[in-house]
Amino acid sequence: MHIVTAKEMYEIDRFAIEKGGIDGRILMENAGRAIVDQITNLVDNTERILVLVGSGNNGGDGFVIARNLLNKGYEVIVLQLVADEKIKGDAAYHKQLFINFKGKIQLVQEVTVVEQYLSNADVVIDAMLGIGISGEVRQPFKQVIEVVNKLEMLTISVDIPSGVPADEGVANFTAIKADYTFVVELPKLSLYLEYCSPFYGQWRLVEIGLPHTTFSQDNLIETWNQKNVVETLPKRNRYSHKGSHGKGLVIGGSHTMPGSVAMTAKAALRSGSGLITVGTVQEAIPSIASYCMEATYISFLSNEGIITGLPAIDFSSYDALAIGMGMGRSESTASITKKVIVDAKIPILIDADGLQHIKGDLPLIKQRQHPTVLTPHPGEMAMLTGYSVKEILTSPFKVSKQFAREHGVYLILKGVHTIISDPNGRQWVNTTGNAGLAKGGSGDVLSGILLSMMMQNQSLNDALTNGCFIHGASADILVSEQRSKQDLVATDVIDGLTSVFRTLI
Ligand SMILES: NC(=O)C1=CN([C@@H]2O[C@H](COP(=O)(O)OP(=O)(O)OC[C@H]3O[C@@H](n4cnc5c(N)ncnc54)[C@H](OP(=O)(O)O)[C@@H]3O)[C@@H](O)[C@H]2O)[C@H](O)CC1
Ligand SMILES: [K+]
Repeated sequence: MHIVTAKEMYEIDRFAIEKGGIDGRILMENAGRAIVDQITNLVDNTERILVLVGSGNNGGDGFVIARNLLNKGYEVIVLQLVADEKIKGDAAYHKQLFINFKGKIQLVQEVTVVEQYLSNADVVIDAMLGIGISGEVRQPFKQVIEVVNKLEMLTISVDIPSGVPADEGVANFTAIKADYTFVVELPKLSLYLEYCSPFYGQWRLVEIGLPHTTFSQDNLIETWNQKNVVETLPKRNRYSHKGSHGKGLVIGGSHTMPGSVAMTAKAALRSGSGLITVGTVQEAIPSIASYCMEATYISFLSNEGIITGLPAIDFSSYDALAIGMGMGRSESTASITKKVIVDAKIPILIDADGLQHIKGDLPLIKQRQHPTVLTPHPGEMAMLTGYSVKEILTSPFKVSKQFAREHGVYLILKGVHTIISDPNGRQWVNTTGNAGLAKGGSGDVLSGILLSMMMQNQSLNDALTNGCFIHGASADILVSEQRSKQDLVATDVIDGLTSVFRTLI
């Protein structure tokens, strides 16, 4: 599903009205009614409802909601926080309908009075500001937002919690902390920003009759969900053999970090790879092999447990390779990483210490004729780009798209909402995963799943989005059935792959 910026949402809206011929007042009615259907599942009609409305169409939705709740027997009061003349167009039309239906509207701008009304209500519907907000929230909204948040009553936001920007790029704002948000038609970008999404509380989309088209050539961002995976994940052919599902190479590990490559290799095998070879230091091989008996091993030259030399490897005999996990950050591992990037004429995934090593040599990656996949977390992304972590988290879509285009890479920016960007600037947001994944080893497991997907005869975009989905889905299934976010560890996520593939295939 397409994720929209405010500008794109307005374009879709304008298209529906101007070209499609639908009246904006009908869209507003549809929005309000769809949200009332949701509210009636949450609130029973003995509860007193206060609807806070502002000057724009978000407030217009608020009038429709108030009228439809009134019709259903709820006790409803609308607090209008702006002067009468500010309410225009479709919103004014629906305000008049609410009045015609004997609805009660109080024009209030002093926060103390708003507080009195709030203390006599059970539920607040927030229809103050929608996607039309620009700049810092002005008064009286700022104070009203603070009071609503302080009271901690059931708060339901219309389209977007008032004050939350629709788009990325705004780090500091005052906004309603909603318990529920009913998002009009399409998800807004801020739903997938980790500093904005908590404000939405639980959220759901409501359909109002707009087409799901996009007019943007430059901002193609989509969610990737189970339906997409089921449609694109290759089915295993009965007549296939181990060579048909990819022969992958994993380079990394050290005496003190053998687990990383062990988990990458095991995850790759559990995700369908035909053959996996691990290239690592001699002393780590016995422990890795005892965990991952299905892999084969190449012993690399080492000193004090760190890889120091690359043996002669015919990279062309592999379908893809992953490098960097648990490798350490010595001069020798840096030069080996660069040599592999230049010599291996196959798709490469670079993670962890490998990312540190390429920082000064990004042109080498751009020169590659074969795909390169980078999998940084925000800290590594900051290291690669020179932006601060805060800047990256404030504009993760923009920063990743820019980087992927500039360096010709597939970029997976890991996080609560992992963003996958391709070299053309297309982007997807993964929809699975939970806080249980915020543990050491998660990234190594993801690298293994991605390596496997990269070899499974699907487009690289599908491979990477599917890999991220599967990784998060494993954690989700485990947390819902047998583990908790507390005790989930990376190797569980490998074991959980069984449940994911059993439900997907
Ligand atoms: N197709 C759709 O998506 C539909 C959406 N609907 C709803 O409409 C809103 C968007 O409506 P819009 O009128 O464009 O915007 P807002 O409701 O957010 O209000 C904008 C007005 O708010 C004032 N404003 C702007 N910035 C600030 C600020 N920082 N502080 C305070 N006030 C602010 C400003 O008015 P002024 O007169 O005070 O300047 C803006 O004009 C969308 O979110 C949906 O809920 C439709 O109902 C159905 C179709
Ligand atoms: K709102």
